[in-house]
Amino acid sequence: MTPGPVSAQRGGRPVVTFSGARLAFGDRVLWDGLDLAIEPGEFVAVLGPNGSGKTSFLRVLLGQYALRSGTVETTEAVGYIPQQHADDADPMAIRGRDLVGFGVDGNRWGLGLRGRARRRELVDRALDAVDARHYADAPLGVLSGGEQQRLRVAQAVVSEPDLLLCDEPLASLDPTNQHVVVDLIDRRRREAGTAVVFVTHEINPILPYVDRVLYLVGGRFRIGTPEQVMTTETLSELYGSDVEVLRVNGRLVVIGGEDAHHCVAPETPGSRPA
Ligand SMILES: Nc1ncnc2c1ncn2[C@@H]1O[C@H](COP(=O)(O)OP(=O)(O)OP(=O)(O)O)[C@@H](O)[C@H]1O
Repeated sequence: MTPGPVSAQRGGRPVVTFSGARLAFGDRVLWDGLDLAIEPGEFVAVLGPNGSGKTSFLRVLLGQYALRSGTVETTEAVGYIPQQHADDADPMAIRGRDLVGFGVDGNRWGLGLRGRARRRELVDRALDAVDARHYADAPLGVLSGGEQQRLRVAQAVVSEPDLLLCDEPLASLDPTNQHVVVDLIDRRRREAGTAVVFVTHEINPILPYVDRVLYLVGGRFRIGTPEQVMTTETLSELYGSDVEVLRVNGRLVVIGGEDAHHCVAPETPGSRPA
């Protein structure tokens, strides 16, 4: 289903380059010695148990957290899909169209007539890309989780980013809406070569799209293709305990490890494996 990274064809420079990067809060080291270049069009999944540093990784890319040592360089054109319900705005006071507009110009409303027309054109195009024009004038608060998440994708891509940062954008969506949202993100990647960094607890909904996994556990990490990282041997080594990775009907099931509860058994949505 995935066309894979387009970096080779585009010959583009990396949109993210970490060199010898270390992130720590006080004595707590989240990762150290991180060398990672993310190419245009690459889809990188960031996985790991609660508190392993996934959101902090995005915050470094957003320029909100400084590295303790090493360097990170990123493209300036960054789009961001936050966790659901992370918006500051009152959901009954803003419309979907307003949310998408914030992606064009933040909260600047003092645009001239020309600016307003251009803004509307960009917003309408982004709304069409996620098929949300028909509910864009309703208050955000009356929309379903899936509808809201489509608007957040539109907000993130309206500024034409080279890099799209996604913080658990599928959380609390049903499988159908998960598929719709991942597909919208992947379409942006395929059509515009936008690199995607996707933080998630559950790899299965995005597995067909993922080029590389960054797996964080307790101050350590592994980077590689899903086939390299999501193995019994690699995860057992990373967790420092017995972890078993099974492939069943194209889905990955991780048994053991601190995050075993994040994995949904195949064919039994909603169940909680041991
Ligand atoms: N600004 C900060 N100051 C101090 N500690 C922080 C700060 N931001 C994050 N941390 C700590 O760093 C660790 C990693 O947090 P982070 O939110 O990145 O984890 P996560 O992998 O996204 O977790 P979850 O899966 O629960 O969302 C946590 O222990 C958190 O308390």
